[in-house]
Amino acid sequence: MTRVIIARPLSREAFVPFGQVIEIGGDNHYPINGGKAERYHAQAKAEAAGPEGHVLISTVRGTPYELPLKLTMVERHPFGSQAFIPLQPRPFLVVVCHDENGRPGEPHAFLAGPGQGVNYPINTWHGVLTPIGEPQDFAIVDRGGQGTNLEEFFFEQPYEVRLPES
Ligand SMILES: NC(=O)N[C@@H](O)C(=O)O
Ligand code: NI
Repeated sequence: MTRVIIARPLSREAFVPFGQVIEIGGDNHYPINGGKAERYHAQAKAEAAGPEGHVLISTVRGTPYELPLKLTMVERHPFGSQAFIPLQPRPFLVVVCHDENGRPGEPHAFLAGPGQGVNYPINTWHGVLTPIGEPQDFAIVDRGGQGTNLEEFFFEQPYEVRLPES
């Protein structure tokens, strides 16, 4: 029997147990450059640990996944955080799990709204980048360095991730 997960709208508050939402929002903002810009400060912290750990900024062009999403695996990065910041104002799927004694718990799915990105703190179980509908570009802020910074977990039974009823 396929286990179904329904994505819920991403919000800063709902995502607190898993990580941070990166968006034009939040209370920590102030004018810069003589008032010509408003800075939304410290949305998330980039973490880079382990041997020769350092922060990287990359870009990625993601291919959309079919919906409902067949979720067979989640991963985590033991040496660093990972942030995905969309370069087009389009929704994408975010899947995260709590850690339960070294294994991921039940997945939680969120639908990121236009302009919302996410940061997964170090060692947070998450689904891989999941654009939907059409190809989407993202900036990635994560960790470079030595050592294996990827741990994958394959579920015995896949989950089916669906969008909320519109
Ligand atoms: N490998 C990579 O850049 N991305 C994955 O870690 C991912 O979470 O999609
Ligand atoms: Ni990842």
